[in-house]
Amino acid sequence: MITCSAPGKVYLFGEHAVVYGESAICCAVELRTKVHVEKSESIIIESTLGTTGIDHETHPYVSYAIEKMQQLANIEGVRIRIESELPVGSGLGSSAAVTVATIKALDILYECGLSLEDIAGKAHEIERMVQGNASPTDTYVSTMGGVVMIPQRKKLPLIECPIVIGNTNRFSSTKELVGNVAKLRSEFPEIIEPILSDIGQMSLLAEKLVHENDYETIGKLMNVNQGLLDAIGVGSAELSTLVYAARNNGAISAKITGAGGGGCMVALAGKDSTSAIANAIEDAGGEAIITKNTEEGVRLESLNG
Ligand SMILES: Nc1ncnc2c1ncn2[C@@H]1O[C@H](COP(=O)(O)OP(=O)(O)O)[C@@H](O)[C@H]1O
Ligand SMILES: C[C@@](O)(CCOP(=O)(O)O)CC(=O)O
Ligand SMILES: [Mg+2]
Repeated sequence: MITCSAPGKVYLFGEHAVVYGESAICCAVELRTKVHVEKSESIIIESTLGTTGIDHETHPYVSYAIEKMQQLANIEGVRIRIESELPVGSGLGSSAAVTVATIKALDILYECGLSLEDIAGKAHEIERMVQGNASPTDTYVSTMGGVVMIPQRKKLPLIECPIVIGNTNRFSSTKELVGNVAKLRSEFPEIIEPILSDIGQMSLLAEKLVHENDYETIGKLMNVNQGLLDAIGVGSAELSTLVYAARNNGAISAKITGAGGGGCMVALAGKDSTSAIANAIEDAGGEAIITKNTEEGVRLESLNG
């Protein structure tokens, strides 16, 4: 049995705007999805969402990953078991992590010899198929790890301050939120396109600030980015409550991460403020997760279980 894992991510800048080619900065975080694969009589996919065969309703990402790998290998029967530390439909890139880890595990089991670039590319095609429109960000960062600038595919230094995530525990579908933004953009292109472009400009400004470890200025810009995410309609009362709970308790910055609607916000923690921020998020009704960014992308965990 082969086990591979891939990380989730948080966006410092640029979700949604990156779908339209603007720049984004995204960090892999130490929360991973593990995928175990072994040859079997038929195709079986097991996760907290259920046990199915190829099933584009219950397991769209994993089903498309199997079908994509069937173009390279003779995959007749395989059992795939998924375990994840990432809340599903939460803005932490659970869809990318499960897709990337599945492709890598099947790549090893069937000796396909894919490169990391191949894995990221195939996983991006799958996110596009399921979401309708998807940037390469989540799949790239989950494959490569680290702090990544997209679409430049440039690695930046790791962020040296603690990251606190606040989960509203409200499921949100990336496909739906990306669709809502597309609709708003086509209704008001002259208003929405400049907002998306401003978000991209913030990522470009922040690139230099990440190199300089200037988290105070990065934080100011992240808070502006939060305002613009609200402007394009991906905020919610629960997310705003957690954002202000974090900011009022020592966070340098706090904003939505990922698709929004529900799901998670992310805060950069100021000096010694990590537990105060986490407590404030919990008191405000959210679930706090203290984490760090990581250079580790997709990896083989074990060749025997
Ligand atoms: N542990 C998992 N097992 C099976 N499928 C998963 C798992 N995690 C995520 N997925 C798939 O990803 C979808 C959520 O992806 P998405 O809407 O992009 O949200 P996010 O990537 O922000 O968590 C789920 O509906 C499911 O299809
Ligand atoms: C909204 C978006 O920018 C990020 C979505 O991230 P997540 O699936 O919510 O983790 C979409 C994309 O980049 O494909
Ligand atoms: Mg996703």
